[in-house]
Amino acid sequence: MQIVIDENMPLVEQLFAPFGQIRRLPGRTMSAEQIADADILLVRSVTRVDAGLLAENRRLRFVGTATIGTDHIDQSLLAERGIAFASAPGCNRISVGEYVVSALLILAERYQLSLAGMTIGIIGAGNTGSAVAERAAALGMHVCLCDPFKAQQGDGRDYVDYEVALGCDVVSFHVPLTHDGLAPTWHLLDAQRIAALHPEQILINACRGDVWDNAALLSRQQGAAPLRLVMDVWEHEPELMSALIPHTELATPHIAGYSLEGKLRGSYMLYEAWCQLSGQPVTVPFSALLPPAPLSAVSLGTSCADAQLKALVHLVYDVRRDDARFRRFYTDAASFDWMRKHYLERREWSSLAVTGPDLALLQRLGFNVVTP
Ligand SMILES: NC(=O)C1=CN([C@@H]2O[C@H](COP(=O)(O)OP(=O)(O)OC[C@H]3O[C@@H](n4cnc5c(N)ncnc54)[C@H](O)[C@@H]3O)[C@@H](O)[C@H]2O)C=CC1
Ligand SMILES: O=C(O)C(=O)[C@H](O)COP(=O)(O)O
Repeated sequence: MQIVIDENMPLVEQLFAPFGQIRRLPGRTMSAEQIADADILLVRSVTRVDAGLLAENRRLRFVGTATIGTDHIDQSLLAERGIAFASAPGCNRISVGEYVVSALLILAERYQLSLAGMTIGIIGAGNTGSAVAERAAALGMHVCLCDPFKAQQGDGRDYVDYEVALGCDVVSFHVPLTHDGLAPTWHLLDAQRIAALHPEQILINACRGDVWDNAALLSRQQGAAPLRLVMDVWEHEPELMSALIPHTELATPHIAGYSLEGKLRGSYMLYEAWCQLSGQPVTVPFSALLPPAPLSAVSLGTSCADAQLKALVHLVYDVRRDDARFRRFYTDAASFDWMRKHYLERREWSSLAVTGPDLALLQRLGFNVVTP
């Protein structure tokens, strides 16, 4: 069997080598000729899997995307052609949650804000939105969830309307990119709403760039009352409206979900899906993939105060690291992809074992709290 895999999926040989010959390709430029003989195709979000890409292939059995988002996949076409499909729902939800918390701690320090008691509107209360909500609540923030679909299903949580969520001190977006249906998300944050926002509001986009109207945002930022923006995703990636970058508080190249654990979970979920489809046993445990973390244990002498919390969070991952690299190295589309391909290793908080008294907050945030 021929297995074509995006070159940015780490350690995937350990999972798929037993099933056939692996060929690695750059995801952004994958072509119909290159995948003509593939039986299995494993991609990330930069490969559009559509009629054009599949035009010369008559043998594909399985397409997997090691991502949460699926807007790059023509799933109807795959179904029509009898090609099995799997994505990786929730794989990097923790990574996105930790990115947002790191960003909030940075802005709280920058503007002398106390997060406890502030309101946060979460637009899209699925895997990543819920990961943010749980962590924000642990920090004492008042969480307002906005998700018309979940509100309709009734899952026991309280929901607010979009306009109410947009009035919160912080508004964090976690929706899929959709162009139709009951509540399409393309330009969900449009020119009119951007104009109505309050200058001290913090706006975070760690879902898809096209959910915000970037041109309207730029004109707001160039005016007298700019917003506090945290942008991980950009309209028309990898061709960004680069004039926006200096007007952001934090800017990163679509890496909110790029913890090593998040990436590996994505690949592993595809491995499990393929094993199930092909009737083969899952023989590699997830734990066999994870290397030891560079920093794996700390011991606190006293209970965890605000300053220690911030230090511990940023000991493991600090968004400023990626923001600094982005501002320094972003020049064009190629540099955007280069930074993503050569992303510095980043671990999740669970990789750090913390001992000490009174660590309930760290536990709620997802650190590996060890009772002595
Ligand atoms: N920046 C990054 O690295 C990452 C970005 N993402 C993006 O984030 C998106 C969300 O991820 P998950 O939370 O895991 O997806 P999910 O499918 O678990 O949750 C999305 C939620 O958004 C809701 N929703 C849909 N339209 C809405 C609307 N108009 N208003 C409010 N809510 C709406 C849905 O009902 C659903 O509950 C993904 O589709 C992906 O595009 C995901 C992971 C990493
Ligand atoms: O999971 C998603 O959805 C994401 O946005 C990914 O984290 C993006 O990573 P790439 O697929 O573009 O490497």
